[in-house]
Parts: sequence; structure tokens; C-alpha cells
Amino acid sequence: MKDADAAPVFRTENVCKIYDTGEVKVHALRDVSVSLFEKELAVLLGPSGSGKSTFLNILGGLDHPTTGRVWFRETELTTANDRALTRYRRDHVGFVFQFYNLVPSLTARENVQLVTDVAKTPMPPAEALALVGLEERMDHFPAQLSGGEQQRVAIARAVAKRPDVLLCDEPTGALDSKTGTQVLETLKHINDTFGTSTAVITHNAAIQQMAHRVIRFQDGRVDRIDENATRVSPAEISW
Ligand SMILES: Nc1ncnc2c1ncn2[C@@H]1O[C@H](COP(=O)(O)OP(=O)(O)OP(=O)(O)O)[C@@H](O)[C@H]1O
Repeated sequence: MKDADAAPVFRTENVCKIYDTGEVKVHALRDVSVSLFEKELAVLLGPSGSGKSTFLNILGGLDHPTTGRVWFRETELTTANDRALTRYRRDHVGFVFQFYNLVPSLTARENVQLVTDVAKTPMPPAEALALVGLEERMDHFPAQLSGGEQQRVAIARAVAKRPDVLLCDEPTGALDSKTGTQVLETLKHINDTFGTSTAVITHNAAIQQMAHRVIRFQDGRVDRIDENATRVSPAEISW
């Protein structure tokens, strides 16, 4: 997807993040300068503690770098105040986390509706749930759904507000390979259908094959970026 004319959706310049816990300073990110492009699906790979989540949280406006600059399209996030960052998250970003964070007392449809009620131009909850293959399960509660189905509800919730970017932190981390594959197929489907720029963090190296580009983290740095000449769909990846 990185055509010669592809525009960056995110750009970072010398981003450093130091967690100062008093006794020790942890350098979570060291001089990360990288772009993610419009419409691409990027996989962020790297060992535990290499800085992937910190990086994704900064892109999503959930955390601030210690130094360095970050842009979402033309907007600099690093100079935005908390109110502007809240607006940015609400209007532009869909998050998917390892644990689905669904409200147990609400049905799948109602969980999605929590977001569509406050979004600017949402799709109807039923449409979002159909997109992730759960049209038959809309009125079920989370406890009546498998882990993979719950994660797909979480994806429907993230996508229903028609975000520009989808940031996914270990979306298959709690799932077996079969349900994990369904979740990854869902993310690919959304990227293919809407061109939603998508970043997926994983520990699982096999998953990199579904990406347009693979960004490898090591010790808080971007160690290497590879573009996949041929992509493999999640259903054909064995892991
Ligand atoms: N709130 C925090 N306070 C102190 N240190 C932190 C905090 N959050 C993250 N870290 C540290 O920053 C480093 C990078 O963490 P991060 O979670 O970004 O890595 P990761 O690559 O996403 O790891 P994992 O794959 O295990 O989630 C780690 O050493 C971690 O312990």
C-alpha cells in the first residue's frame, strides 16, 4: 500500500518516552522516527518490552512522548491539549485491545451503541455487527459469546464510528489460533473495505505475513521496516 504517492497518516520525529518511576528510568522509546501510511495495514512486531504498546498509545493520543513530535495527518498531536486529544480520539481513532472491555450487562448491539450514540457520523450498530459476521448474535450478552466473538464485538464497536485509524494492541493475544484467525480476517476485511489505516501489535511473527508493512521494535527503537511483496491472508497463515 506504500505507493509512491501514499500520504502518511501518522508521522513521528525522534520520539522518546522515558518512564520515571523514581528509582529507575525506563527508556521505553528511543528516537523513533517513522511514518504509517493512509490505507495501509501495518504489523508492529517485537519482543515483550520493546515499546510497541507505548508507541501505539502515543499515536492514539492516550499517552505523551517525553520528547519528539507526532503528527496525525496535518495535526500535531504533541502540541494538542487534553481536550483536543480527547476530540481527536473520539472522532478519528478506533481502539482494539487484547481484552475486549465489553460491558457485561449490555448486549452486543448495546455495547456498540455506546459508541455510536456519541459519534459524529456512525454506522448503525446492526451494520457494524454484520460487518464482523455477528448479525445473528446482536442480542446476545458477552457471556453468551466466545472470546473471538467478543473480540469481534469490540472491533464492531471500534469501527462503528467510522474511524480513520484502527489501533489494535494484541487483538489475538487471548485467543486460540482458529478464533484469532477470524479476528484477523475481520481486521483485514475492514482495511480492504473502508481503507481504514490499521496498526496491529503482535508477538506472533507469523501474523506479519498479512501486513503491507512490518515495523520491528527492539529495545525501544524501530530496528527494521519491511514491505511484503506478497501478502498472505490470515486464513492461510498457520500459527
Ligand atoms: N506506566 C509505565 N511505567 C513504567 N514503565 C513502563 C510503563 N509502561 C511501560 N513501561 C515500560 O516501558 C517498556 C516498553 O513497554 P511496552 O508496553 O511499550 O512494550 P511492548 O513492546 O508493548 O511489550 P508487550 O509486548 O509485553 O506488551 C517496558 O520496559 C515497560 O516495562
